[in-house]
Formats: sequence, C-alpha cells, structure tokens
Amino acid sequence: MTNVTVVEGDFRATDAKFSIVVARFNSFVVESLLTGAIDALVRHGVAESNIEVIRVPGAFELPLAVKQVANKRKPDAIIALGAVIRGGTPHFDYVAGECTKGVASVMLETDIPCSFGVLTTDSIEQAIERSGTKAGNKGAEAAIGALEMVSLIRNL
Ligand SMILES: Nc1c(NC[C@H](O)[C@H](O)[C@H](O)CO)[nH]c(=O)[nH]c1=O
Ligand SMILES: CC(=O)[C@@H](O)COP(=O)(O)O
Repeated sequence: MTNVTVVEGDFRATDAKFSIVVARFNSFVVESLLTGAIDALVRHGVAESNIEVIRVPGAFELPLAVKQVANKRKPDAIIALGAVIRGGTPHFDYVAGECTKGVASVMLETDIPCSFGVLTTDSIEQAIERSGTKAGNKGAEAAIGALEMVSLIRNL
C-alpha cells in the first residue's frame, strides 16, 4: 500500500464545537447516553465550553432540531441522542425510521457530521445494556465518531 493515498481522521480536533441534541423520551436511559457522550469528548480534550446540549421531546423531533442547530448554530459536529424502545404496536418502526432517515438527510444536506447515538431496541434491558452497562455506551461511541469525522473532513 506504499503508493496508495489514505485519508482518515484522528481524535485531535479538540478545538471543535459540538452540539448534542437529546430526546427526553426514555430519559432514564438517554441521560446516561448524554453523560457518556460528554465524558468521551472531555476525556479526548474537548473543553466543556465547546459543548452545548439541546433538548427535544422525543426521537421523532430530533431531525428538525438537528437541522435547525446545523443551520443556525453551525457547530463542527452534531450528536443526536435518544432511545426508541419497541412497544406492542408498529409505532416503533415509524419513530425510529423517521428519526434515522431525518438525521442522515440533515447530515448530507448541511455537510455537518451528525452522529447517531439513538438506541433502537426491542426491550428496556437492551437499552440499559447499551447506555453504560455491559454493552458499552452508544452515546460515547457517537461522540467519538463525531470527533473523528470533524478531523476527517478537515483532512479531505
Ligand atoms: N415511543 C418513543 C417516542 N415517542 C415519542 C415521539 O418521539 C414524539 O416525541 C411524539 O410522537 C410527539 O411527536 N420517542 C422516543 O424518543 N422513544 C420512544 O420509544
Ligand atoms: C417506540 C414506540 O413508539 C413505543 O414505545 C410505543 O409503544 P406501543 O407500540 O406499545 O404504543
């Protein structure tokens, strides 16, 4: 691979500004995602003063808020956090589907990396496991992904 150009990000874009958009629904899980996301950024050297938190009612509202944040506040990256937990009706599919598509389309429209720390689980247990217990913390993973994407975009 000696003649191949490889462009990638690292985790050193510590001057970057991050907006974390957080859904309040299932807050017992989502607050742990938020703690994990902030902790991951701060541990990598991001100042708390470069992190802001915006709250919305639920995951369905995340795309509009992410879009408004992208256009009005122009952070280097946005981290969307929420937890959609399957119930007994098809509601899960609509909320999770629109949330996923919406956040992804804002990222492509605005060129601002939007990382997806929204749990979409079949049970409360699965959500708890992914918000800081045995299966890690998806909020922290989303934050690290955002940090890398800021760096990658600067390097491209
Ligand atoms: N059931 C879940 C929701 N539902 C609420 C919607 O996101 C939305 O706030 C409401 O329909 C008003 O527009 N939200 C979650 O984040 N997680 C869920 O499991
Ligand atoms: C993800 C959902 O919308 C879900 O929590 C709703 O539950 P249900 O399908 O039992 O109304």
